[in-house]
Amino acid sequence: MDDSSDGGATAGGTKKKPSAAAAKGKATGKGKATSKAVPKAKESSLLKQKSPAEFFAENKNIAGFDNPGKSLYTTMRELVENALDSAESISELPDIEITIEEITKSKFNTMIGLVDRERVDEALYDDFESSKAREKRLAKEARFQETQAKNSALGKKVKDTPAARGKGRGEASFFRVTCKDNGRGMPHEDIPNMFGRVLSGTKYGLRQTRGKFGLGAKMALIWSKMSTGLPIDIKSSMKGQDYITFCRLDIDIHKNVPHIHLHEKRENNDHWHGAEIQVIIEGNWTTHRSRILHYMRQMAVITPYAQFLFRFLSDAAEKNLTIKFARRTDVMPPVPLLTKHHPSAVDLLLIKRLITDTTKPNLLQFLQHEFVNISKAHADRLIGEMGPDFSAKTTVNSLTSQQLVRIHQLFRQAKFDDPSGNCLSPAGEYNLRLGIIKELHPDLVATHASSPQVFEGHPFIVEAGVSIGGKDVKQGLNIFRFANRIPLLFEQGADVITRTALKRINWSIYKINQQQDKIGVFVSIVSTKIPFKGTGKEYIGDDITEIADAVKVSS
Ligand SMILES: Nc1ncnc2c1ncn2[C@@H]1O[C@H](COP(=O)(O)OP(=O)(O)OP(=O)(O)O)[C@@H](O)[C@H]1O
Repeated sequence: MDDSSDGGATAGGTKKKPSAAAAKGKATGKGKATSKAVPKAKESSLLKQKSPAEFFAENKNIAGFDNPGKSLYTTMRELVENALDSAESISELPDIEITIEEITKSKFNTMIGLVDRERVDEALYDDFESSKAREKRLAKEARFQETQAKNSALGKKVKDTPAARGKGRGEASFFRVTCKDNGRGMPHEDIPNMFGRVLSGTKYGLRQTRGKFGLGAKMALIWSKMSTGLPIDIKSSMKGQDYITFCRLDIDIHKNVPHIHLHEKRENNDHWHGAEIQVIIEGNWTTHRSRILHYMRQMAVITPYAQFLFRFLSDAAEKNLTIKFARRTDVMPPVPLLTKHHPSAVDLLLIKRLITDTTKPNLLQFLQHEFVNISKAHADRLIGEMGPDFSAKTTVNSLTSQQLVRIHQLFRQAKFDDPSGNCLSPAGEYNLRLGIIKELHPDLVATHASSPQVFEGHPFIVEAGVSIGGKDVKQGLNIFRFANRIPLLFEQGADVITRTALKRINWSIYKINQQQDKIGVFVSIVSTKIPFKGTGKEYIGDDITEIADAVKVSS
């Protein structure tokens, strides 16, 4: 209620005439009576909320979508990694087709029904060059060419011309990225959430997978929404299904929910199973062509049992590219197994979640069944150690917050056997060696696999290979990094593998010349938890001693 309206109503409801002093106070804003009468400033909360989709749209660089070129690269790799996870989850030898089709601006405009328009006021544009500036640039280029010609005649290194490095922001280029696999496919009803709700996926359990965050495919869609405004197309069928799901959707960024344009079932006469994802985004092939091709080659090294068909299509025929990375073996690593948590790797929040999700009513059964490496006898001893407030029959739902802290503290201090590496699926020395030989044709190759080791309660295995010589291998160290069998191409300098190869290995002991020999170093780490720095999954930090030591020993 507005204070000024009650004008000093009495208990009896009759209105008192305001005194002269009060009236004065009201006018000047002084005195107790008047302060009550002044209207209060409306309290409006400053608190705002952001949906996860909004957060990642605003911070897309942390998911590997730094600029158009990198976004093209990341989109392609997210789709390829999902395709591999999917085929391997049903023990199907992966057969994956990736197509990146360049779409000219004019084609893009036709696609979205926008009429092309000629520039009228040239000076408005970023790439506008006055005639004076043009003269200056051409003169500079001529001088540069002259020096280049001299250098080339003297056998010196020749640099790119300044013009080739590009100027201004240039025009946007658009690409249709399509990835088709022969994997598991997705349930019809789940597809909208899998692609239209950030932080949703099927890979959150404790299992070695390439995917981890429930983010990659959604980021590709968010980027398409940000750069072209176009939805994503998904085609999918699961083994034995007599229909194919067709789904077209985009994402409501503010609500973090899918916005479905089409979601229907069509006949599956060819008994096809798998998925085909298509997205149209802005990208930059010129700057990221080489990264994309390196990624494919490295993926072929670590996945020699897969077949990849990579195509780049453009109206400019000379840019077109078709590369087939053929399958060289039918030996596939085993499907990684879902495992339970190790007691020393859980925090208080996770213990609470496990209690909410468990089907085991009492403490003894809970400890025995929800964790690895706790037998019945061990669980009994642990409960005894917790104190008189705990018994084997204590119902887990009755545990107080203090009791949960007690369990957590005991988990951190007690000794448990290391988790076994049986749930992991390394490439295998045979596959790693085969992959290296098939893609690099070296003169010599040696491989090694470590036994399973542990960091923070998570098992991991390091496999390594070293090659000498080969095709398309430059002099010096050529480092190939893999984590859960995905190639890592960015942030090389800070990565544990690069640092180990460069600083902690004395190559001369092995009579290898680090500067002159063509050395290939291949290190693959698999684990139920890869400690990536950032959601872009680009590098593993150098700060986990167990991993750093194991990488050194294996290399
Ligand atoms: N080609 C595919 N075949 C089958 N399922 C798929 C495919 N692509 C995506 N999915 C499903 O969609 C889910 C979400 O994929 P998304 O790429 O967003 O996240 P993720 O792979 O789980 O994790 P990350 O963000 O680490 O890549 C996956 O967990 C998977 O269940």
